[in-house]
Amino acid sequence: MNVCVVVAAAIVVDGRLLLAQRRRPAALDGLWELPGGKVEPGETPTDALRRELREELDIETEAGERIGVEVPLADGLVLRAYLTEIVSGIPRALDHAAIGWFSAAELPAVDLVPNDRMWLPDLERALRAS
Ligand SMILES: Nc1nc2c([nH]c(=O)n2[C@H]2C[C@H](O)[C@@H](COP(=O)(O)OP(=O)(O)OP(=O)(O)O)O2)c(=O)[nH]1
Repeated sequence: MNVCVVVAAAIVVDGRLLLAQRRRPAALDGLWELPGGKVEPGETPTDALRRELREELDIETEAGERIGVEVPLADGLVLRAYLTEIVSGIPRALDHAAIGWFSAAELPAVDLVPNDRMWLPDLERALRAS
């Protein structure tokens, strides 16, 4: 089975992390995630991230270093996060229910999708270092 990669962006601006609130599937409705999506055939992971962020948030971005461990998901998917910079644009929710900006102190109380909880210490560290 081919492993399909899901890429997700950790975007930190002024000490706050951008999170996006999912609408679907029902099990994840209302939960917050790092924006991103599946790498499509022929794409590199960072190309996919750039495309997803353009489609979902209307921003141009540049992926940097990986952050956190790679998380195995169901159905042969693996989830991977990258620290990502906004090159241009102001993020707005084109596909999600909402976007929000969260400080390190606020992050533990956010209803994150379960798979992303593993990244909490890494995300808090990145926020405190910013
Ligand atoms: N984008 C994103 N997906 C995540 C995160 N955590 C997590 O478990 N997932 C899961 C949810 C989905 O099963 C899968 C990615 O789905 P998606 O719906 O974002 O991807 P996509 O836009 O390419 O999907 P599709 O609707 O075109 O099938 O990864 C996360 O932080 N960001």
